[in-house]
Amino acid sequence: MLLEIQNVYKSYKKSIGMIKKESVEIVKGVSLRLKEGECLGIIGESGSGKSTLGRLIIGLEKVDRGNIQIEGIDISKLNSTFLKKKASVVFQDYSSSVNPRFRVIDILSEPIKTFEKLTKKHTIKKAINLLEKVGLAEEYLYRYPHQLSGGQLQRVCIARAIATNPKFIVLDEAISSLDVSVQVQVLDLLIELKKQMAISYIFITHDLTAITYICDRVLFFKDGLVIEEVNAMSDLRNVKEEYSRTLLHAAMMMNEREETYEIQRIS
Ligand SMILES: Nc1ncnc2c1ncn2[C@@H]1O[C@H](COP(=O)(O)OP(=O)(O)OP(=O)(O)O)[C@@H](O)[C@H]1O
Repeated sequence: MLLEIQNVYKSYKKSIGMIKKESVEIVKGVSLRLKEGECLGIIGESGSGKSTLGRLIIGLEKVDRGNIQIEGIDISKLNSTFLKKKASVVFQDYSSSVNPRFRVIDILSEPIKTFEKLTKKHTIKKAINLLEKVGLAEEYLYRYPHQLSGGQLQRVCIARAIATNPKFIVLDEAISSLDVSVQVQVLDLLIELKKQMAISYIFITHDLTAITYICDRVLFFKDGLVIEEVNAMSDLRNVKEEYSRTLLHAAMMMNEREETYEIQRIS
């Protein structure tokens, strides 16, 4: 199994008044599996703990209990460089996830240099190749983040995420800040990269429409727990939990209103 999460818990300390601190459990015993080449959607309301789970998966934070294994190895036993080679992340806030003083070539050189000893010429060649993969021309190589549109900058973030040839990418609300038409373009790009590079995705969102567009399976996340799992997108209409039905209904209403991109795999 590419990724296996078993009974994972995570809490944070929350201030109560001026002095006291109390531990609040955010992730409350989550288990999931991600297969090779699969896109697993995680949907849930704001504050349900989706991003916390995402940070645990890529090793940005440590679990309190339970374990996370990538290809059968507990991530607590992997060094951070090795972990970065296996898993990348793309966040919602593309502008703060890059250094504003770095040009695109610098942003892309960072992960390349971590894993490969390349000459400057070959690093540039690889960066151009990465830009091509995400649909950006070579001319963008020497631009600064503020000289790019949101969609272009998120493409650069995706190029950075695939630079290490990872096994999977955690996409945490990766399209939520983009205009709807640009969202579709980025989703199409992700689908294409998944095919080309055999990458898996964990697609974290509160937008079920996007999930139906790109995911193979979906987990409904509520209050730190997976409350329902849909293993075939054609079964989405048959969700049992009221919470899942509410999210489904909201997505369909939005879809009808905007008529932008259809819920493709719901028949
Ligand atoms: N480092 C932290 N320290 C303390 N509390 C935190 C920390 N990170 C997250 N939390 C709290 O954990 C809860 C879950 O946050 P999280 O970002 O994981 O939810 P989410 O489902 O991703 O929400 P959203 O969809 O709004 O991003 C929130 O109440 C948040 O305030």
